[in-house]
Amino acid sequence: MTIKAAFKVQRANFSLDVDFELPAHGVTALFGPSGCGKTTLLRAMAGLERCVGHFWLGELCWQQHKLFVPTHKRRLGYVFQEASLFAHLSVKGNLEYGWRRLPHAQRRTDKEQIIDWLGLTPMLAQGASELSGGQRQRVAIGRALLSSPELLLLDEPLSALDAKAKREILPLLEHLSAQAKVPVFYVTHAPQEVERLADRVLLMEQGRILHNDHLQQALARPNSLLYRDEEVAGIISGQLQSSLPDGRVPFLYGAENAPAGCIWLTGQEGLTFGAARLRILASDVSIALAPVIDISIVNQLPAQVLSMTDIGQGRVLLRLALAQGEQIPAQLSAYSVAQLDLKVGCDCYALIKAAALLV
Ligand SMILES: Nc1ncnc2c1ncn2[C@@H]1O[C@H](COP(=O)(O)OP(=O)(O)OP(=O)(O)O)[C@@H](O)[C@H]1O
Repeated sequence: MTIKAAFKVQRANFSLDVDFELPAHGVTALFGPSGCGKTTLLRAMAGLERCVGHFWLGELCWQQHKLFVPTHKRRLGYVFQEASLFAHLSVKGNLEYGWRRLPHAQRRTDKEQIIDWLGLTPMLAQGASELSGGQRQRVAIGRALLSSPELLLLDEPLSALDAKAKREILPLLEHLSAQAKVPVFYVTHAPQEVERLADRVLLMEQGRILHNDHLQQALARPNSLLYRDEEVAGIISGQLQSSLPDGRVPFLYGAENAPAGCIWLTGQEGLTFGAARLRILASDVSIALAPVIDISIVNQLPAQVLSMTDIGQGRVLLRLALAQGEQIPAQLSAYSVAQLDLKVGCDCYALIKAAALLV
């Protein structure tokens, strides 16, 4: 099932002109500089911008030629930067607002499970006006999900929260796609949120979509907007296992039922086992042409050079493919690249000096 969308919005000093197609599942991050049109695109999907275009969610059509399904008839959940809860209702009342109005047959989400997942059980009786920003946002997400939407739109849901509240909500959002069971569009300015939550990325600039990528492709672009202020990093999904008596923690990457390999991590407080994403900085990866013995680096993974890009100042950014196609970047000096005679297609070993779990 795919989402097919095209919108043209014309304003005095801004025009949005997008046309894209992507799978109708998982989390798609909308990423780009301020004013590039991310919110306008969400609004167009929600039917809040009356504009030229079309919008298909699989077989379901919300806009095409003269057909325009008004917002209130679109089954969608919309979460804004600041949760707009009904102040006169309790948490329970807010959560059940859309859910109660749905015929039983259309209720596709498990109410208890969502309340539990978002940690809202202890505050169900509280008034919405008594909640902290983070709690309000959790209620807003729960309310959107309980309305059993066909599409979930989140517009910078964490941007108004302090660091502590962000730390509490981000791990919850990792399960958003599984809980929502519908496509999610997630607007953010934070590369860390893209790395952690997104399956796909729509990179936007000046009202246009520059790239419609898998997360890995988005991270693989040497001059990606995702790295404008940061170092290039790669993300690997896998399963965190329990630690060994010597303190090492195995992270099995690749398919859950047939892992492709293991990256060893050092134990740290508060690790939760199970599905996780690992962040590897390009500058923490070195290359060897053969396995190296007598070295302190324990992670030496067979890899193949997919691409090499000169990024200036005598540095080269390599994109490496690991066993099952997982990709990581490596940043080397041009001198080392020449010394090792590295070329696209070369087999090599990626020596990973450090990797951090996204917690
Ligand atoms: N109601 C409006 N009337 C006229 N122009 C608007 C309106 N809303 C937004 N704009 C303009 O449209 C452009 C795109 O705005 P939009 O809010 O979609 O960008 P954005 O990428 O979401 O920005 P940010 O990341 O800062 O939230 C901007 O130039 C903005 O000033």
